[in-house]
Amino acid sequence: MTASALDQFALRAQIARAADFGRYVLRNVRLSGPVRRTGSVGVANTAFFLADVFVENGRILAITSVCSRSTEASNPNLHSIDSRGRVMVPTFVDCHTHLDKSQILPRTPAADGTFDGALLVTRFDRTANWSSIDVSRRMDFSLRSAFHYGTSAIRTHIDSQIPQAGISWPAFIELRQHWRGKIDLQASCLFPIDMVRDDVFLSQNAKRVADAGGVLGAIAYPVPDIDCLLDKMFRTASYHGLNLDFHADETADPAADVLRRIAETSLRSSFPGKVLVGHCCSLAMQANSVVDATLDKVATAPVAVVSLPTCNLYLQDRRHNGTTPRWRGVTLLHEMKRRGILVARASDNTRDPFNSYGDLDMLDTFRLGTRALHLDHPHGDWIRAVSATPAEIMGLDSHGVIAKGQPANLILFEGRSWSEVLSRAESNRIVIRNGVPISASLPAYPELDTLEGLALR
Ligand SMILES: O=c1cc[nH]c(=O)[nH]1
Repeated sequence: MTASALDQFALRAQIARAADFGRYVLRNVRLSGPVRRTGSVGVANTAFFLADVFVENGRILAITSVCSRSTEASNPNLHSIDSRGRVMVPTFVDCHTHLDKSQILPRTPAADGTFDGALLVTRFDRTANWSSIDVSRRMDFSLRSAFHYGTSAIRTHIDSQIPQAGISWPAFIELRQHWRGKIDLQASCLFPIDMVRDDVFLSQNAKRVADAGGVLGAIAYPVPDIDCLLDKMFRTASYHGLNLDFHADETADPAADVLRRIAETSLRSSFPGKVLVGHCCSLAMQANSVVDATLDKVATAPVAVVSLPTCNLYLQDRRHNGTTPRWRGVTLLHEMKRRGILVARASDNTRDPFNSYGDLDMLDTFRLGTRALHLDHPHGDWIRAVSATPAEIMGLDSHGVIAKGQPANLILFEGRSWSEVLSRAESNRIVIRNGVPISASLPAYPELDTLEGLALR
């Protein structure tokens, strides 16, 4: 164990003791402007500053800059803990995951790291193995990881073909209840957009989603009647008062232009809800003029975008001829953000045929995204892409910022700068929920061995 890990354990114990008294101050935490505010943040406000964070009965009572330290911070009756300049961020918000697929990798040896291969082998596994117990146990396993790492809200897609929808949605609803107060859960249905041609299928799914307080979603790609199918999705969402969430353009084919079509449909229909689109990989393969025209429409619609770097790096440009991938697969976040488009980053698939790796750790996603997309020099306010922005996209007021009156849902890293935070695993980060450090450990993989086909041989 490193000296800094020992230090971190001692700090956690101090905070836990102080939390027992209901009121304490964490002194000298390093905050950045973007984690404090709602709304857009000017470049000048992105720097770190040292602050004292006062916590009372699980909520943030006040935040004061060390430069204007109040006499209250030295009140001898207040439990005061010196964080010695560690970086603090709000708990993470993960707005695009596939909990229902997570952990199935050992059952899918035919997966070959391609998108088409993943679709095929997942379909076989779903049909053969996705009972209620199988889906619940795998989802719960992944949620325990996410909670451990400091995530407080998640949206998951749920494969909603018949009869799977009737199995997975009730399992999700039960888990959502079980996890209430720890992780706020949302779900979006998922099926290939061709299936929307069947009116009965669409209206059954929309009703199920509406009853469950979920989001209407589909995987959209350029079939000949795509505009008509998108119109149907938007009309149905309007009718049921639902938000929309699409997978789109998860391909290197520059002809894939569904992001633009989604924005056009939104504008055409004056859609009143929120629209989120994931992936949008093909944008990076298109001519600048095409990109500009698309992104102008996306900004006007407005449509939010979530980038999934872990999955895109894994699936895109996969070659089976012994050659190396030549492009990154990720979408154009800089260009989007410049136009004021809401952009988030999320975990996506974890240990399934769409991505062999991952453990729902949003720090890992933040780190990989920073490197793959050059979201540094400066780091600016990109931390919002895993906190405030996905919270806004998901309509969650009490997540994603560190602000007076908010629940004290915080992560205290060992690192004192973005470079320090992003250079190590930060496996000893202190996750504070409602003012109290959690002690939940990661679930152990052998737990999964008791599920059909998941035992390692
Ligand atoms: O990336 C993707 C696309 C479709 N389905 C998934 O689970 N992941």
